Amino acid sequence: MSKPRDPVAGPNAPEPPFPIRLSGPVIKGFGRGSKDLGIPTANIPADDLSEKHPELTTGVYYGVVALDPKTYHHETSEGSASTAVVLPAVLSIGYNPFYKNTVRSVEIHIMPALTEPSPTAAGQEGHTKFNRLPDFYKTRLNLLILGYIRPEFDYVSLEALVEDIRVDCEVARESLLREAYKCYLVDSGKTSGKVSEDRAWLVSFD
Ligand SMILES: Cc1cc2nc3c(=O)[nH]c(=O)nc-3n(C[C@H](O)[C@H](O)[C@H](O)COP(=O)(O)O)c2cc1C
Ligand SMILES: Nc1ncnc2c1ncn2[C@@H]1O[C@H](COP(=O)(O)OP(=O)(O)O)[C@@H](O)[C@H]1O
Ligand SMILES: [Mg+2]
Repeated sequence: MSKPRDPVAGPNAPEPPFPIRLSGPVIKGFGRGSKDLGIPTANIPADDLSEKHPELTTGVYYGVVALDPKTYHHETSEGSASTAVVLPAVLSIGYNPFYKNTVRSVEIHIMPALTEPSPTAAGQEGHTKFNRLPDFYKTRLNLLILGYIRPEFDYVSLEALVEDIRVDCEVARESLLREAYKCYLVDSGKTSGKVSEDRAWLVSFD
């Protein structure tokens, strides 16, 4: 048996180099996320990553994302939102050692709002059903990376990879529920200068 993983990752408030801003149009990947794993990941270009963010090592991270509302209409209980909605996310940056990719990719799995029940909580019956939205290829995506979870690994089976990503979703959720992270998701009106600046950048798509 491998040892259980920590339920949260990183310090109680983001520390440098976080938050890190990434942005790009959602592009096609290898089509494995949904088909093989049942975990859709929005891929954004990784070409200028080493030049712009040499500090970003390969690995799994958590953060918050927004999609351009001009092309992605997010349905809320009040109807279709005209401003960008900020959602929690977990992402992988690297070569996917399980698939032995030769180019680096940035792949983001968008999770439901933290106020909704988690589809990836432990002890659910049957197969884990990861969050699925209507497709949004070509839509611009802004991402604030807030913390690091773990390195990328190779796995003995597809099931083992899926189970670790399920735990990543839970770790990301618990990590983002802390006050100094939650403020990036929920604008309480009390947020300080730098957090408000980062939030304003996150939802701007001019
Ligand atoms: C949170 C998260 C963690 C991941 N961790 C790993 C990993 O440790 N090893 C690995 O080979 N792939 C990892 N992946 C990448 C998946 O293998 C990848 O999403 C899948 O190959 C889909 O690729 P595609 O978008 O090109 O279809 C991770 C993905 C996510 C979203
Ligand atoms: N929760 C989600 N997180 C990320 N992408 C999602 C989600 N739900 C649906 N998608 C859609 O699924 C696509 C990714 O699916 P995936 O199987 O990984 O294909 P690809 O290999 O082309 O990246 C995204 O580009 C997006 O349009
Ligand atoms: Mg993908």
